[in-house]
Amino acid sequence: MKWGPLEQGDIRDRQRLDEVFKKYRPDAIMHFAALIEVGQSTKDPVGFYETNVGGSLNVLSAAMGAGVEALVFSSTCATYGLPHQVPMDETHEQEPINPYGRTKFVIEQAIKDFSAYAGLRAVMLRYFNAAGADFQGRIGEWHTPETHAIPLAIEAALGRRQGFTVFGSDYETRDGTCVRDYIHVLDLADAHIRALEYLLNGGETVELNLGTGTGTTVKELLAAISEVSGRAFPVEYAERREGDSTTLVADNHKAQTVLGWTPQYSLNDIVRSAWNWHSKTNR
Ligand SMILES: O=c1ccn([C@@H]2O[C@H](COP(=O)(O)OP(=O)(O)O[C@H]3O[C@H](CO)[C@H](O)[C@H](O)[C@H]3O)[C@@H](O)[C@H]2O)c(=O)[nH]1
Repeated sequence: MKWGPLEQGDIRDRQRLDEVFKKYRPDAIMHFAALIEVGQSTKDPVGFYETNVGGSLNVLSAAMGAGVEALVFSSTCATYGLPHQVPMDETHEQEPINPYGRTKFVIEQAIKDFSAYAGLRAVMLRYFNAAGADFQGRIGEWHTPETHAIPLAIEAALGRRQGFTVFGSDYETRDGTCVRDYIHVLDLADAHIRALEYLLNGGETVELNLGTGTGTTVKELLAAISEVSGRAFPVEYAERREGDSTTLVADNHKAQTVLGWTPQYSLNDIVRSAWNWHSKTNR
């Protein structure tokens, strides 16, 4: 079997995946993720739709034509939009407020229709804020251009950027800044393996939140980064960023029940692993 990006992934999860594939048919399942990341979606909505919707439909139809019958899809909490209640469970209204969330919502609907009428079975994993790095420092988070809070703040702490700009301080939250549920990538990887096993054991189509259930404000995040790094860095406040929801925090009980999954890593683990990776990596 040829491995894609997972080749560089965490060894423990790679071994677990190998075991899953040995046990089951490797040709009838697949996983695909966002083809373009968030952050730029309001700047290039056409590109976003072409890639996330057009690209995903091409991949889906080719896969189904080739006999794929089970699928793990990387969806997002951005499909929820503004919070009607916190934490959000999977029955929360899906009213996305940015093109990124809307493209993912469209694909979720397509997958539901393909499940109802074309025999597909899928786990749609709604990631909250994927973050953190491999603890051995081998792989970490790196986007071009960088738009994500944790890498940007760490780069500010490392002196590679002038400082960090907080987008909005007048939200209705405990300190006026946005609340997010940061979830370690290793916890996400673990959930993916469990999702594959669920599908290979005949599991039906389901959508699952992947978050910790704990919300962190941008100010709290910056404090955690200063503490872990031992470095202060300049912080300035600006207008709200277009398309940002006030608060996105997961109710993860359904994932716990369906997959037997419980996140293992804390915000401190996320920041520590990310700090370690960025400090060692020259970009
Ligand atoms: O320079 C920055 C960058 C971010 N933020 C704030 O930090 C929080 C986190 O922002 P990120 O850009 O790191 O993450 P998002 O919440 O925008 O996006 C993440 O969550 C989305 C769902 O909302 C998608 O799933 C996406 O893939 C994932 O990266 C937000 O409140 C944002 O306003 C700042 O204040 N300044």
